[in-house]
Amino acid sequence: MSDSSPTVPHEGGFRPDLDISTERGGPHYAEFSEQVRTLMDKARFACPTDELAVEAIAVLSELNAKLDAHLVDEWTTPAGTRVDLPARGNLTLPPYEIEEATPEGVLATVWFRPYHLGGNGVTHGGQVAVAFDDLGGMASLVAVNGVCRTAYLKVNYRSLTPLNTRLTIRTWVERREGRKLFVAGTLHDGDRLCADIESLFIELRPGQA
Ligand SMILES: CCCCC/C=C\C/C=C\C/C=C\C/C=C\CCCC(=O)SCCNC(=O)CCNC(=O)[C@H](O)C(C)(C)COP(=O)(O)OP(=O)(O)OC[C@H]1O[C@@H](n2cnc3c(N)ncnc32)[C@H](O)[C@@H]1OP(=O)(O)O
Repeated sequence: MSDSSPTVPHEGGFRPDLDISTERGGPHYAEFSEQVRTLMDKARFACPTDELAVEAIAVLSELNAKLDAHLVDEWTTPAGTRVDLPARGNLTLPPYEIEEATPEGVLATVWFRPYHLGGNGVTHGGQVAVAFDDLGGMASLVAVNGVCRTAYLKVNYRSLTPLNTRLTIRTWVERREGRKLFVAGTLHDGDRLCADIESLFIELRPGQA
């Protein structure tokens, strides 16, 4: 199925017993995922001849039709649940690798690819926010051992964020007031601060979507 409707009973919008697997999608899923990201890099910068565009349309539509026969729901798709892959295998996220995730905070390496271009050779600000949203969510999740949703996320862009560079991203719960988690974060290129955040995540009640 192509939407996110649940197929088995669950508690609210999230599964308390989410089945995390590093096997899902098979032994070549990592390379499949990498090829899709590479396709996006190429698509961002390619200016194909019309002949090549027509050829690409044929190849991609044939492949999309094959994949149509293998769609599953969001709880069983490898993308988002393959914790052994960058950004849990979620292709919509900038790739990152977790170095440390404890109740004290999350430390990760993130890198923005050519397809994350904003303009003039550097990363799109929205992509920086996506990285902070996911890793702010993770810092909250680890701190309270429960899923949280972003109420607000303010990004301060302090200097340009380069593409194709391994960057250090940190997120941590600075303060907690009941279900409210005030999360801070920083993104560094070496010693240089690229961005920081002020954000609020709300711990979901049991059964809450
Ligand atoms: C998702 C992962 C699934 C897969 C997992 C796989 C593997 C697991 C491993 C790792 C997972 C890692 C990371 C997590 C991943 C992703 C994180 C991304 C998270 C998101 O990307 S999520 C999408 C964007 N997000 C929304 O789509 C939210 C829409 N919204 C709502 O759903 C509600 O709005 C909600 C729930 C936020 C609150 O609603 P509610 O009814 O529960 O609570 P209520 O309104 O009572 O607010 C309680 C107190 O917060 C104050 N408050 C609320 N909002 C405020 C604001 N904006 N400013 C200032 N204060 C605010 C109130 O004033 C009150 O304060 P007080 O108690 O003091 O009066």
